[in-house]
Amino acid sequence: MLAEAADWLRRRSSSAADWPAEPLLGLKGSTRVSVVLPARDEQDTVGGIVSAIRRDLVERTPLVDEIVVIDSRSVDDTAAVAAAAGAKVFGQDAILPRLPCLSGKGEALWKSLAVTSGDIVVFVDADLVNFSPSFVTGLLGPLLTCPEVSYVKACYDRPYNGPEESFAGGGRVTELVARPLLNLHWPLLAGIVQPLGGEYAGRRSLLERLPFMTGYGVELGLLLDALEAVGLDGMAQVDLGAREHSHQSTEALAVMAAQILQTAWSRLDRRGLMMPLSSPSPALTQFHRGPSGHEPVDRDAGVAERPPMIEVPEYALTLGPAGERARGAGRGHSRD
Ligand SMILES: O=c1ccn([C@@H]2O[C@H](COP(=O)(O)OP(=O)(O)O)[C@@H](O)[C@H]2O)c(=O)[nH]1
Ligand SMILES: O=C(O)[C@@H](COP(=O)(O)O)O[C@H]1O[C@H](CO)[C@@H](O)[C@H](O)[C@H]1O
Repeated sequence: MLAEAADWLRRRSSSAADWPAEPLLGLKGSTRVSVVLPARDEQDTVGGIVSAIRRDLVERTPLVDEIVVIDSRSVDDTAAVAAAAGAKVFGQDAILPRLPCLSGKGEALWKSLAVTSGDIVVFVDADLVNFSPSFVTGLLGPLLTCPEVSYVKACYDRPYNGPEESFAGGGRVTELVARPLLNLHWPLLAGIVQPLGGEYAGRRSLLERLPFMTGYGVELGLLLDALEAVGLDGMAQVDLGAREHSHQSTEALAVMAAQILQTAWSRLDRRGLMMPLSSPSPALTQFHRGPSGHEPVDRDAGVAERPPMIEVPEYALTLGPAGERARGAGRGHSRD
C-alpha cells in the first residue's frame, strides 16, 4: 500500500462507537441531514430501517431532518411499507419528469438529491438485515466534526452466511473486481476497505457537483470522482462493525461487475490513461479483521509476460527448415 494511503488509513479512520448521537446533536447546529434509502422491492426490510432511524434519530435525538425512500420501480409494497414507517417516498421515475427515465440504483441516488434538502446526505441500502442507527451516526461523525471532510465511506465485516461467518464471505464484486481495479489504477484508494459498500455520506456541496453512474457503478464512480474533487484527505472511513444484506446471484453480480468495469473504463479514458500502463502496481492490499480493526494485508498480484515461444532461441533451434517441430523435440528425458 502506498505510504500516503497507509497514512490516510491511520488518520481518517474511526468507528461508529466514536460518534454517539447526543454529542453530535450539539455539533449539528443548523446543518440539515437527509437520510436516503434507494429501494427496489425491499418491502421486507425497508420498514424496519426507516422505523429505527425515525425512532432513534428523529424522535429521540433529532439528528436527522428527513428520511427519504426512493422507490426504484418496486413491484412489491416497498412504497407503502416505507411510508407507513415514516419515510417520505418518491417514485424514481416521477422525479425530474422532464428528463428521460433511466434505471438502476445510481439513478435513484442521483434523483434523491432533487427531492431532499439536507446539507449532508446519508445513503443507506434498504435491504440491510442488521441495520443499526449507529450506521447513520457513524457516517455523520466525521462530517459534523471535520470541515475538511466531505465524503465518508462505511467499512464493515460482510458475512455471507449469517453473523457467525467471517467478513470475507460477502462483497464478492468488491473482492474480485473493485479492489484489484483500485489497487492497480487508483492505489491512493487502496485503504478504502469497502469501496462498493452502500452506506456512505457526503456534503451536498460535493454531491451536487459529481456525476452519478446510473446502475451499480454509482459507488465506484462517486469514489473516484470524490477523490478527484476533494482529494484523499477530503475523505474519511468509519467502521460500522458488520453489514448483512440480501445477496444477488453470481449471474446478477456479473452485470454489476460489468457496470463497475464500464465505470472504471470511463474514468481511465477520461484521464487519458487508456494505454499500456508504464508501471502497474503488483501490490494488492486486502483487509482482515484484527484486534485493532480492519488490518491491511499486502499481497503480490504481480504478473509478467512471456514472449511468443517462436522468439525463444532455444525453441527456434528445435524447428526444422519449414518451421516444423522435429519429432520428439522437447520431450523430457525418458526414464529408459
Ligand atoms: O435498480 C435498483 C437496484 C437496487 N436498488 C437498491 O439499491 C440497494 C443495493 O442494491 P442491491 O441489494 O441490488 O445490491 P447488492 O446489495 O446485492 O450489491 C438496495 O437497497 C436496492 O433496493 C435500487 O434502488 N434500484
Ligand atoms: O460489494 C459487493 O461486492 C456487492 C455484492 O455483495 P455480496 O457479494 O452480495 O455480499 O455489494 C455492493 O455493491 C454494489 C455496487 O457498488 C452496491 O450498490 C451495494 O450497496 C453493495 O452491497
